[in-house]
Amino acid sequence: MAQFKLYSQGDILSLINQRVGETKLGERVQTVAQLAELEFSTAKFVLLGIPEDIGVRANYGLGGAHTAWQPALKALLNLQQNAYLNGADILVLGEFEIAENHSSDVDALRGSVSEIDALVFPIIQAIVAAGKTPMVIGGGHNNCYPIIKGVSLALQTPVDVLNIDAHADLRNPNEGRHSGNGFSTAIQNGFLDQYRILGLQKNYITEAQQQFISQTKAIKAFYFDDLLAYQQDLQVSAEMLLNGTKQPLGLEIDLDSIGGVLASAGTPSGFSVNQIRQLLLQLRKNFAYLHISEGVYQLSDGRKDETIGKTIAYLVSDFVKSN
Ligand SMILES: N=CN[C@@H](CCC(=O)O)C(=O)O
Repeated sequence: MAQFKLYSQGDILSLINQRVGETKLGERVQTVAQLAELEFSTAKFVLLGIPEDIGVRANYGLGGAHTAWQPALKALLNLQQNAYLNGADILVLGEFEIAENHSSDVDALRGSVSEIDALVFPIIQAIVAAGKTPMVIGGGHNNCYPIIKGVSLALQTPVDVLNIDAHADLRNPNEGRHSGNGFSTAIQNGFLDQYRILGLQKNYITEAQQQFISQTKAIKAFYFDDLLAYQQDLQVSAEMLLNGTKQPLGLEIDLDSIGGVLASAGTPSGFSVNQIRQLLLQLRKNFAYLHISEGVYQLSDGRKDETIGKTIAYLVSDFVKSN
């Protein structure tokens, strides 16, 4: 159904607009010809894409999450190589080649998501076992599950996660895999321990999820509505929310938490890109991985976000600079 495509230097150079007298990040990033070479690379970070929207459509959402990876990669590779950001710190591994499933049958789509889970976790496990920090660009938020699983298996311990998200993604894990139950599935299978949600929106939390959160000691949420109501400082709120967490700690950014960014469940009211950039630059938690999900260049209804690539590239570059 799908395979992983390792990128060559040639694949990467074809995405760079080179200029005489300057060096783009993509001219310095590393690649490997096989996964086994990962452990010998000097790069700390390993970048990969999961261009799929099957998980979102399996959760009754609008398609298009498969369109963010290429513009994000291109924008990142065309940043300047300089004293602030060194391409050699990043190894661009490649992308999953996932055939589109055009079915509108939710059960069939959920079956495909389970197949994607099975493909993703071993690659993440190999990256982490090689001592590297995965940076994953999705794709639907369903992929948090195989990422958490891969990190957890590599490190042989459950993972803690900070999820910046308007939604809890704690829907019933027994109804079939989709973008709304990645964290509940990870908890159910023992791969996720402490779960923290920053920017959860009261308009989107179901009664059942709200009760589950209040009854579960390992889950805590900081509501976006409370940041607005009490004019709370975002960094202070994030630090408070992270009380009780430990390493390994993963970082998830669902782009539907940011106002005006195109996503299946995009919102006009959420964090700003600069608030999240500031948080990334301030937090310095030595995160075990980064996963940026749900961004869209073109939605299935035709809407486009011409700046999605830059939005994601800035977040990735901030993560590299501060992690
Ligand atoms: N990853 C997003 N999950 C949300 C989607 C909400 C929506 O499509 O409106 C959720 O299941 O709640």
